[in-house]
Amino acid sequence: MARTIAEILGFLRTLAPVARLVVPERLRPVAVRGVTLDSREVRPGDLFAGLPGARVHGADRADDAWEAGAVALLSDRPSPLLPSLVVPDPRRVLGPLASWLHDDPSRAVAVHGVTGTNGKTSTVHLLDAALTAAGRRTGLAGSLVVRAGDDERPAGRTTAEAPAVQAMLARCRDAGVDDVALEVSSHGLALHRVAGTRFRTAVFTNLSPDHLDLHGDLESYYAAKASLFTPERADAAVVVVDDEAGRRLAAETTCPVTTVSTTGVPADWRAGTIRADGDGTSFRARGPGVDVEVRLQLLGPQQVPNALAALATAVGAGADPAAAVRGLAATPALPGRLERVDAGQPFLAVVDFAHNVGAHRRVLPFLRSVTAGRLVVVLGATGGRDRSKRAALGRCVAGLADLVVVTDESPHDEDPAALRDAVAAGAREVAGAEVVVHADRRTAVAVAVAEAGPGDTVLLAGRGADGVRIEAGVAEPLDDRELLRTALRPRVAG
Ligand SMILES: CC(=O)N[C@H]1[C@@H](OP(=O)(O)OP(=O)(O)OC[C@H]2O[C@@H](n3ccc(=O)[nH]c3=O)[C@H](O)[C@@H]2O)O[C@H](CO)[C@@H](O)[C@@H]1O[C@H](C)C(=O)N[C@@H](C)C(=O)N[C@H](CCC(=O)O)C(=O)O
Ligand SMILES: Nc1ncnc2c1ncn2[C@@H]1O[C@H](COP(=O)(O)OP(=O)(O)OP(=O)(O)O)[C@@H](O)[C@H]1O
Repeated sequence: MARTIAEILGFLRTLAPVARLVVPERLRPVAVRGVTLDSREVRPGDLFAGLPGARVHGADRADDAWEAGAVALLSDRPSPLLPSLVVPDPRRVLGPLASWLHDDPSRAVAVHGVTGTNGKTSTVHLLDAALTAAGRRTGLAGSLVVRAGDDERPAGRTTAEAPAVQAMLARCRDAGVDDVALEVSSHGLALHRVAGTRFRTAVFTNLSPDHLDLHGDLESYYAAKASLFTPERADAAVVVVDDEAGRRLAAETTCPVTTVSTTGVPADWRAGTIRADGDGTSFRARGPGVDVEVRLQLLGPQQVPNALAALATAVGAGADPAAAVRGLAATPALPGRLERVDAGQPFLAVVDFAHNVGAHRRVLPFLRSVTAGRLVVVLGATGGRDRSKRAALGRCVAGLADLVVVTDESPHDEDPAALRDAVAAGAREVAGAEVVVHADRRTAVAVAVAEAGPGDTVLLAGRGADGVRIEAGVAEPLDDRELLRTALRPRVAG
């Protein structure tokens, strides 16, 4: 991908006419071989994008980038050390630039971007399975994994930074991939991580309060999601219209739109006769020219809109409906998404990534429906994220469970006690709620398991398959599935 600085300046001027090149005296610009936005990840020959952040301005790390071998800077200010491409908003141009440097991979593969508060990971995996069963070669990028053809890597976060997104799409193209299912978080949209990507389909699952620390209010959160659904970015839209935001988006988008409903709202694709139990989920899917029974291994009716949106997207992309349905049926339980942990105990034990009210409102009524006895939920809140949702989470869960065990999650730089207090205070607002607090997550899980008997359910919520807990800058391995399995052992032995 080697390009001269003059070529890059020419490209940047198509995006930002005021783009200029500032070359320190006695320096001669050399060709750029890659691009990164973190000085700690610079490789020799890279263009270093020094972006303004919440904590530091990347341009202030230009000396580290230079030492690591960067050959140029892209920023809103020049550096005395490096030939500098200066634009007013470097984050905004980074995606298109990275795409251009990789010869625009999203023009060569069909990218299906999935956004929404909940269900993105599930939907990209279902879509990937549907397309694969229909004979397509696929790539997938989401919270759990990043896979380009046979090249599979662990995911860093839901939506990677722009240079990584474009590099992944380029790997897909080079591996002969036809379709990529890409998770698009609202952070990804607001921070322009998928800018420069051409989407074949933009998929919307739902919207409920979350991430308001970044977006400020629900309207801005909606606007961030809706920004994907324009003809400038996407050829077509698939929108679940089960909630108000979906109905609004379907009405507002100027992309050709296919609607999906699981609640009886009129739509192009509809789900009926939904059955969900402890072994799986089934429903009847009706769409244009399609009327088919769908059986999922995945637990919970919240997977029905995800699966139907995946089916509508796959069929819209040319997949054979019957093959796509076989792919949905073959999708195994997803790590940390209502994942059963079975150690032989006489009750249902599950780990789920529910970490907002929208998710708990879907998942807890389902768990109640398969629970003859008591529903016990272990709950916490992650630090450094949306403060406004903590008490609401406690209130919501206490209203739907029989016993709430409040505990630590991943406090990051916050006081763990304050996080617990916020959740517990919300839970205790519910009249008659049974709420206990155990700071240590292992102890909390052990208490929940000790409380459970035949016919009960224990839900360990909030972290899903996340394998790392962070407190005060210190990371320790912590896997909720392991935690629950360990706590269940004595119950089985006993
Ligand atoms: C809140 C948020 O999203 N923050 C993002 C933001 O960080 P920031 O503004 O704090 O960055 P900063 O630390 O001030 O640094 C500014 C710039 O200097 C660079 N830098 C910094 C230090 C250094 O030594 N060298 C250097 O080059 C950084 O790479 C950055 O480009 O810009 C950084 C890159 O420019 C991102 O890495 C960072 O994401 C952080 C890691 C993050 O955790 N984000 C999460 C919340 C996130 O994106 N989550 C969504 C999913 C949410 C969900 O659905 O649950 C996701 O898509 O994963
Ligand atoms: N369609 C849905 N509606 C409401 N809740 C859902 C839906 N699908 C999944 N959930 C809930 O959201 C949790 C996260 O699911 P999933 O990982 O598929 O979503 P996500 O949008 O990728 O989340 P994140 O971006 O935070 O990783 C699940 O564990 C479940 O509790």
